[in-house]
Amino acid sequence: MIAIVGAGKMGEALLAGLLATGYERSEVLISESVRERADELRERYGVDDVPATEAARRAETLILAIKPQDMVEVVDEVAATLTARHLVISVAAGITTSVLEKHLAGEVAVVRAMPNTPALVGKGMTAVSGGTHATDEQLDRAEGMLRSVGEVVRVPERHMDTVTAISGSGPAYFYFLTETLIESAVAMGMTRATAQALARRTIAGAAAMLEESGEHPVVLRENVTSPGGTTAAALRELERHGVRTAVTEAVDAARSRSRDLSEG
Ligand SMILES: NC(=O)C1=CN([C@@H]2O[C@H](COP(=O)(O)OP(=O)(O)OC[C@H]3O[C@@H](n4cnc5c(N)ncnc54)[C@H](O)[C@@H]3O)[C@@H](O)[C@H]2O)C=CC1
Ligand SMILES: O=C(O)[C@@H]1CCC=N1
Repeated sequence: MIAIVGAGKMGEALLAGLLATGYERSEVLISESVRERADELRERYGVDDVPATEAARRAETLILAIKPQDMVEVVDEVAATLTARHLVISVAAGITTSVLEKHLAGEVAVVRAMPNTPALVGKGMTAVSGGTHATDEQLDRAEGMLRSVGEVVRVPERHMDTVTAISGSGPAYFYFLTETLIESAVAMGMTRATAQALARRTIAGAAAMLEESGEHPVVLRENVTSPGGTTAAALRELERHGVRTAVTEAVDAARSRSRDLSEG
């Protein structure tokens, strides 16, 4: 039995992904403190919602998907119920396995994971690292579960804040770019529906090219850039406005914020 504690945006993405890829409703529980949200998810997915301590009693795998700031409080609440048979997977940004282990009695296995919301449609990217007591078998179990909602890589925990800044927050960067393309087209007089279709298909097509061709993005960008053409004119403006530096600094800010979150 798997319990997802905190069924917000990420908790739901994991829940939907797990159910869509072979987990039975009877194998997954949620624990969600906002009543309306719990009702909504119970209705949408047909899973049980139980208090966190009951989730810890009934499930051997606990996925903690609450805000980093709430993590210690919830871990303290369930700690007495957890035993060496449990596997705790935290998806919280910034919270280290050592912080979690400090609040868990005994030798409870902890895995820190950083998924992303495309897990909802089976296209997630998750990185995992194991805490002190997590065995290879438990890491394999966590990976197997998360692989059902996308790809999984194992990284040393020191890279987790970078992972958070790249693939955890990353979908938002591409949505921001897509939204900007839509608004630009609308400003030029195109209907919103057409603008959305153009932008959406373009980002999806570009992503598919990256995946399927296996080419470096520089090669793909060069293929779009005809000599003396429109793309070259656009890219010159992006460089003039320092977009490359802005992206680098945005990633740096996300990583710093992830580090700060471990301090509460
Ligand atoms: N949203 C994202 O793209 C990603 C989020 N994460 C991590 O996932 C965690 C959740 O983030 P979001 O889903 O974005 O936030 P959210 O605010 O949408 O979800 C948190 C949920 O936890 C519930 N909650 C709070 N205290 C609780 C408690 N004591 N017991 C049960 N439920 C409780 C809230 O009512 C809410 O529904 C964070 O730690 C975040 O760092 C990780 C990767 C990506
Ligand atoms: O914004 C956040 O803090 C979370 C972590 C990665 C994506 N969303």
